[in-house]
Amino acid sequence: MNPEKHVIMDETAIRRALTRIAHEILEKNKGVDDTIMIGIRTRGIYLANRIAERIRDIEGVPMPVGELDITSYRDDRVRIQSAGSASALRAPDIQDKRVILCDDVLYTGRTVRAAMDALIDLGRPKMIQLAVLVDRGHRELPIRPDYVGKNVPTSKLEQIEVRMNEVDRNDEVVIIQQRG
Ligand SMILES: O=P(O)(O)OC[C@H]1O[C@H](OP(=O)(O)OP(=O)(O)O)[C@H](O)[C@@H]1O
Ligand SMILES: O=c1cc[nH]c(=O)[nH]1
Repeated sequence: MNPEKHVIMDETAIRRALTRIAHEILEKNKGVDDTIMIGIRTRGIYLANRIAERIRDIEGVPMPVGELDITSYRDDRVRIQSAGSASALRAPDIQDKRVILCDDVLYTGRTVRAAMDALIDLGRPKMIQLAVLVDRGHRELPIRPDYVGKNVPTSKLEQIEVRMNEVDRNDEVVIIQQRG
């Protein structure tokens, strides 16, 4: 049977959610001094870039962005790189910085756990906060986001797909339900 798909966020909803998150980051941290956004590959990088761009527009200050590839830190795949491998992070120094990790979907929390491991191997951030576009629940680790675009209660049989212009044909979030 073909899966059933529903759009739960369109381009406008995504744009508004990212603008709100940018304001929330500024309000919670009273600005963005010593702050760096780090996107988790793949779509987390584009989200980090978009939020950083809004922060620059609102505050008129620089907002550095880095990229994290956590492939070698996952606990469900064979570790193929040594810890602290330079290829894991492309970013300015994170030592004593406030790091805002960005990802598209938060589910079990294992990706974020791996991202925190990768970061801490490379320095000691002053603080790590987490921004996600969609929190779909079903956490397997004690991880919670500081900034959420949309909370989407899901069944484990459903799948959330985030599509972004930078790599997909359009901007949207869809929920996919396998028909019985
Ligand atoms: O909380 P978790 O259970 O770890 O799930 C969330 C992760 O799953 C997806 O990544 P995926 O591994 O599918 O790779 P992708 O980003 O390349 O799609 C998504 O982009 C998140 O990073
Ligand atoms: O539904 C899910 C679960 C994990 N990662 C996703 O991108 N979607």
